[in-house]
Amino acid sequence: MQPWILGLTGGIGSGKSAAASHFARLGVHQVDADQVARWVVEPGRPALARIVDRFGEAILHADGRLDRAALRARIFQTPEERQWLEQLLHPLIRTEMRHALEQARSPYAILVSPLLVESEQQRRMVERILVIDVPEALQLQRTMQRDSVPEQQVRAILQAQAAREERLRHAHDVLVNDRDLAWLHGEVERLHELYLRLHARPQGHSQ
Ligand SMILES: CC(C)(COP(=O)(O)OP(=O)(O)OC[C@H]1O[C@@H](n2cnc3c(N)ncnc32)[C@H](O)[C@@H]1O)[C@@H](O)C(=O)NCCC(=O)NCCS
Ligand SMILES: Nc1ncnc2c1ncn2[C@@H]1O[C@H](COP(=O)(O)OP(=O)(O)OP(=O)(O)O)[C@@H](O)[C@H]1O
Repeated sequence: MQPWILGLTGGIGSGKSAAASHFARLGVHQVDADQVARWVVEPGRPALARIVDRFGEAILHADGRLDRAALRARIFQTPEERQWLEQLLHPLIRTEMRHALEQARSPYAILVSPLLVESEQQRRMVERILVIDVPEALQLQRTMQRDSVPEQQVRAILQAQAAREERLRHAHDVLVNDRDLAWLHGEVERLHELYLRLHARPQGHSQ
């Protein structure tokens, strides 16, 4: 039987990956939109050629791989460039994600995506939404520490994402990630117990 799908979302640097990796330790199968987004632009894939047509060879590293920092700078500076890239990549990403979710065999599976609330098509792929929520100041601080990117670029990425209130409007569950990692892990374990109970099917009563 196919497992039900939990959507795990949150803004940049909210702690999606940190939460997701703890769910993985608990044995929950997951598909990560950011990882899929990397896969569809691997060298030799058609989407990478389209990106080079649009942005020129300078968007590649010397070894032919996509220069992600360069593309990030371009698309978050110019909304039309971002929309163009999303129109190219999002259908490919969705197809790969659907396929990967079909392989899931845990009691439930997780789709980790930063743009779940923004994309109606992605929302339709999940049955329940968990939002990882943090105050914006902490989001900025953690992202800048992790990625060494300028504050102005993180702010531009935040601008391209749903506002915190909008994301919370779609949430069935909210994990406020404003304490340490031990707290985050404890909350993940509590939610995992809930998710196992929620969709537990009665057993042994077939007639
Ligand atoms: C711009 C790119 C090359 C930057 O790559 P980089 O390795 O630096 O970042 P990574 O892919 O790990 O994304 C980091 C975070 O940036 C944010 N982000 C990425 N793309 C977008 C977007 N289109 N809109 C808003 N936020 C985004 C998310 O919070 C994401 O978790 C890359 O993010 C990309 O290809 N984006 C377009 C595809 C996309 O929309 N991916 C999001 C998942 S569907
Ligand atoms: N509770 C926490 N305490 C301390 N650091 C944390 C906590 N949660 C996450 N972090 C750190 O904050 C940074 C951002 O977290 P993470 O990478 O999980 O966010 P994300 O939502 O997956 O980001 P992105 O959207 O960019 O992929 C990481 O360096 C992570 O280790």
